Amino acid sequence: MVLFGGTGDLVMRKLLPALYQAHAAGSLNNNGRVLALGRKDWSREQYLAFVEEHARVHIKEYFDVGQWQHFCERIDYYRLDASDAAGYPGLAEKLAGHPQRVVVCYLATAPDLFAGICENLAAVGLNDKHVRVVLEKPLGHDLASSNAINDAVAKHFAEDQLYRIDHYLGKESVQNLLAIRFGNSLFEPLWRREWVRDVQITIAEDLGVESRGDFYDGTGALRDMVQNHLLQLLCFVAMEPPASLDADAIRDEKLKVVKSLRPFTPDDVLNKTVRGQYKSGAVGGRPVKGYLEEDHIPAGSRTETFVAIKAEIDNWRWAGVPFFLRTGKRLQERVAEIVINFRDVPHKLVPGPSGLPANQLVIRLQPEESIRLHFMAKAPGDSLVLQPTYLNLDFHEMSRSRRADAYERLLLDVIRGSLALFMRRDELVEAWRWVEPILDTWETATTPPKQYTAGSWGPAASSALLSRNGVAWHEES
Ligand SMILES: NC(=O)C1=CN([C@@H]2O[C@H](COP(=O)(O)OP(=O)(O)OC[C@H]3O[C@@H](n4cnc5c(N)ncnc54)[C@H](OP(=O)(O)O)[C@@H]3O)[C@@H](O)[C@H]2O)C=CC1
Ligand SMILES: O=C1O[C@H](COP(=O)(O)O)[C@@H](O)[C@H](O)[C@H]1O
Repeated sequence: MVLFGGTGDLVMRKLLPALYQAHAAGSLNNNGRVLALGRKDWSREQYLAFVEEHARVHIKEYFDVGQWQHFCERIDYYRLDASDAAGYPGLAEKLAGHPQRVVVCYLATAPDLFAGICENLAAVGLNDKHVRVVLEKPLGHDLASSNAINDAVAKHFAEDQLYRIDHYLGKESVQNLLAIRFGNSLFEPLWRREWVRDVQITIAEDLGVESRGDFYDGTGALRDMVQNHLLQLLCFVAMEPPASLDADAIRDEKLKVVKSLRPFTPDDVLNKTVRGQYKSGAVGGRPVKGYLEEDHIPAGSRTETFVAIKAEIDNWRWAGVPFFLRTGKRLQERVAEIVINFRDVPHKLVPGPSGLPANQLVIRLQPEESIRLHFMAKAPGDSLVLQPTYLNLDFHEMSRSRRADAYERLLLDVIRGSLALFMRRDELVEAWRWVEPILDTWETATTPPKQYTAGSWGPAASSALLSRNGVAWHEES
């Protein structure tokens, strides 16, 4: 595995810890090697010392000195300016070995380097069928730039060599969603417009932009989270049963969903979307700065740190069922969940609480993974009155063994050559096509994003978006 951007934050926080865990779990082939690349003039020892400092912080309680030393035997460092073709013959020489070896080139750099890296790899023959390329997000800034990157990469690599990563698809509970939907006969008949009132998908973060102000200000929440993670989750909820678990069978079904999303007109953007930006407040009792006071954020920036959207899917299964999507930084808590609200009973025979959906399926992805089915049952006592209760599947309680992190799972999939949890180019194109009218309308809007207090659930307009549709966000109902 060749890590372009081998000294960067993503490699330190996610990729090397994930590879370490895979090593410690015995999931890596004994011959597996990691070659980290960067421009710094470091020796292997200097690199390993740098990595260990970060690894201790990010691997936390699973860091074991013995395992770590063993893992380090797999790692090497090579100085390379990725944009300079002159360094690549040396790289090819370093990788020369068994002709059948699988080489995974993980491009953990800014995307403007991707085209050059692929061209340089091809020039030294590092694009044969044993080479796989992992492309990190964001893959472009809009449809045109995404197409430009994909075209440049496609000149040298076939589509089945390309692994466009979305780490949300590596989360255990996202795969559990597939297992639950297609492994039980109970849900399928209910999983449609006749029985589902609305679907809510939330990825809320309590963190702010941290040290990524520069990157974030040019990106915003719509490109950073909605165009990829939220749309992918929506696809997994809404797609038809695929014919098999083959990568293309799954990706074909997801593509149909994105293509069925109703396009936004400028008026829809006004009425069906909310963009917000956090101002100072408190998160978990700790005072925090507003977005405009964060490092590297230009004065008066209008970049959104919160998005809520009413999405509609124009197909037979989902016509008329709103899918509410929401994400934001500096919200009240870190939580990612999918809530399926089922329709109410047609006639309320037994009295009970009003305003609550009788049945909800809450699939929690993080911080802890669980699936909760809410329903009504008789309240204890003399009278026949309903009270809400639930059945809970707590995956942590069910198995206390360590759960593979999303990156660990996806890296192993790349090594095994499984593309099912990676995005195909046509999916990406359609996702950009859908978000672009929103981006365009926001960029020309005369009004700034709506402010919300850090530590809240976003701007009041977000609750109003749902109440106009006669519903409320899960935590408000
Ligand atoms: N950090 C995160 O949590 C996430 C990051 N991403 C994406 O991953 C990518 C990397 O992000 P991140 O790690 O945060 O970024 P960093 O800025 O921390 O790291 C960038 C890396 O790129 C390397 N680099 C830059 N220019 C060159 C060059 N010409 N030749 C060789 N190496 C070069 C740098 O190495 P050096 O300076 O040593 O040469 C450094 O290792 C970005 O596209 C980001 O959007 C995606 C999801 C999450
Ligand atoms: O891709 C990204 O995801 C993270 C959130 O990921 P999570 O697994 O911690 O929920 C987000 O903070 C970051 O801005 C974004 O680029």
